[in-house]
Amino acid sequence: MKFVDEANIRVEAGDGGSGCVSFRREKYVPDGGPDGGDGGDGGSVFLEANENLNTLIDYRFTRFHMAERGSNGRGRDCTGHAGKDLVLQVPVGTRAIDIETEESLGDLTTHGQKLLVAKGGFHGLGNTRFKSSTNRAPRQKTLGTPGEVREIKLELLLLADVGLLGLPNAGKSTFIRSVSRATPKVADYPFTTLVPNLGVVNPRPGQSFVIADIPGLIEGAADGAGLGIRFLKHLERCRALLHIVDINPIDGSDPVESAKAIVAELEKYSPKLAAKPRWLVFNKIDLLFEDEVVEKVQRIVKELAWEGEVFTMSAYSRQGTEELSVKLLDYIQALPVDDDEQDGEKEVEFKWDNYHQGKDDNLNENYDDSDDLDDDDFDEDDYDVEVIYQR
Ligand SMILES: Nc1nc2c(ncn2[C@@H]2O[C@H](COP(=O)(O)OP(=O)(O)OP(=O)(O)O)[C@@H](O)[C@H]2O)c(=O)[nH]1
Ligand SMILES: [Mg+2]
Repeated sequence: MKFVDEANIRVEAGDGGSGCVSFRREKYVPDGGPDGGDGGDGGSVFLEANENLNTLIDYRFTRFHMAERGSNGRGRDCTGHAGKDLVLQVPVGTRAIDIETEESLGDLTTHGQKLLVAKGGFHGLGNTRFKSSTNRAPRQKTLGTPGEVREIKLELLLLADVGLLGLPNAGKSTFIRSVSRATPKVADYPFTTLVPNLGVVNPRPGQSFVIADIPGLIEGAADGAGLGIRFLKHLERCRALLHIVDINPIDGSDPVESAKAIVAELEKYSPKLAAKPRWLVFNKIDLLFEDEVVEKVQRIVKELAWEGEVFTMSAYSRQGTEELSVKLLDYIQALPVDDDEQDGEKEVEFKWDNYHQGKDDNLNENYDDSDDLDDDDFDEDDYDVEVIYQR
């Protein structure tokens, strides 16, 4: 299945049905009271996270999604049907962003979670609602309000605990192959990996974490070089990053310079991502003698002025990979549950949220009498309800 992690769609909620102006007419009841029903509410559009999906490709092909309109009210006090809601299935990890306002509507991070993205219109009121002691034959009604329309951007952010970062050919895919059952392609040319891969690492029975391998990053990626930095967004939800460095690059380039370049790109993309816990992992130690490794690692760490964790491994011969994955598991399990995902999230306001409030005070201001019934024979004095006025 093709991996697509971005799609722009348009969602349209249904309009509310309008109220109806009607009067009761029956044999022997020629001049009955008002009996126009209310309209039905318009259907809303929701997104629902579904763990069986892993791409947004369907939304590339179908861009418009509309919920049903509420039907109009009818005579004999019949209320119109509410429009059906539309529920769009999206992969877990999807984020919805309003394109116009650039505000985030929300993240769908657990299976079955639902998110309202366009609220249906509120129903109009029928003329029965306007009857009063002074107006026994109201010809007023209100129209349903329009459903919300939004252009939204869907963004799929993979949910992984650990993200891999590094130059092309550093051995990221080889590493994920050696510690999990994922089988991404490995080859000795840059940009072998074109889309992110996830692998489940199981260092101890019943205890696991998810690791994400993304395409390699090169200098200038923030300006579009190579595959750019668009895949970095998949690391946003990771709790730790592994910066994989090829200790013995075949092209003779200096690992210090390339490591610096990666960190610079990371900072350009997002200071928040750059501030995540990051471990330096030197790969391909099988190509050097042990004392050469120690010496080189010391030099690089010193030149980078790196003070964090340092590991060495050979993803190819699986030397040190087991140890690294156990350490990662312990580290992740010890981390307190991260709640900064919720930070800064505002309640998103939907258009008709407060529609009911204050409505009754000004019912009559809202009416529309453009299509009142044409009932010439209606005479208010003949109205068949006895009204007793208090003195
Ligand atoms: N000798 C040796 N070779 C390795 C090791 N790890 C990876 N390689 C080789 O390095 C090359 C690149 O490996 P990949 O795993 O495809 O590298 P990558 O970082 O995923 O590269 P991109 O997907 O292009 O970003 C392959 O030819 C691997 O066989 C290692 O530990 N030792
Ligand atoms: Mg790769």
